[in-house]
Amino acid sequence: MTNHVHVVDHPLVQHKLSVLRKKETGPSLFRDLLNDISALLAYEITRDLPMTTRTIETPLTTMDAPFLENPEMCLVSILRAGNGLLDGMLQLLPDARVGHIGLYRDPKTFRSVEYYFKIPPNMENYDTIVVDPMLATGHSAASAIDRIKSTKPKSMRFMCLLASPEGIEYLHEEHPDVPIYTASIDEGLNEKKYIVPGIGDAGDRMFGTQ
Ligand SMILES: O=P(O)(O)OC[C@H]1O[C@H](OP(=O)(O)OP(=O)(O)O)[C@H](O)[C@@H]1O
Ligand SMILES: O=c1cc[nH]c(=O)[nH]1
Ligand SMILES: [Mg+2]
Repeated sequence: MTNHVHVVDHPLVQHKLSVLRKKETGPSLFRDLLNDISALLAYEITRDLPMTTRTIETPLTTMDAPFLENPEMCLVSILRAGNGLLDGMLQLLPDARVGHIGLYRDPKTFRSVEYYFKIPPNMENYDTIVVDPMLATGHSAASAIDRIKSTKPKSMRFMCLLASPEGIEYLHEEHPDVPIYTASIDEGLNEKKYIVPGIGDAGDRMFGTQ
C-alpha cells in the first residue's frame, strides 16, 4: 500500500498545515494557506513526470534542454472543497485544463452523490490530477476516479491535504493504479466519518458556510 502513498513532509507544508488546522483560523487565512500548500504539493506530485530533451539556442550557444514530455495536464476538482486547491496548483501549471465533478457526501449513508460533471474532451491526451482536500472514507475520491477513468485519461494521480488510513485503504482497493499524494495521514475517522484530528469540514471552513 505505502508505495502508492506519498506524504509530503516538507517543513513549509507541515508548518502551514498546523496553522490551517487551528480552529481559530478563519476563511481568509485558511484559503491563503491552502493556496501555498497546494502549490507545494503540486511541486511534489509532478516530480516524476517523464521528461524529454529538445535542442534550443540560448543567447550564447546551442544545448539539449529538458522539457516535459507531455505538457498537457488536466486538474479535476471535486466540488466544492477541491476548488481550494486549484489556484495554488495553477500557479505552477498555468496551462492545465480544469475539470469539475460535483459530489456531496450524504450525511447518513456517507456515500457520495454526484450533481455536476464537466471535463475537457480528449482526456486521453492529459496527465490528470484529481484534487480534493479530504480523503475520509474514500468514497468521494473513488467514485470521482471511476467517473474520470471512463474517459480514459493518459494517467491519473490523486492529491489531497489530509488522508485517513481507512480512506487510503479503500481508495487503494478500488484504484490500486492511482497514486495518492497528501500532506498528512491523520489518526482516523470519528463516528461522523470526519478525519481526526483533521481540520473539520473543509468546504465550510474555506467558504465560511457554517
Ligand atoms: O472521503 P469521503 O468520506 O467521501 O469524504 C470526503 C468528501 O467530503 C467533503 O466534501 P463534502 O461532502 O463536505 O462536500 P463539499 O466539498 O461541498 O463541502 C470533502 O471535500 C470530500 O469530497
Ligand atoms: O473530515 C472531513 C471529512 C469529510 N469532509 C470534510 O470536509 N472533512
Ligand atoms: Mg463539506
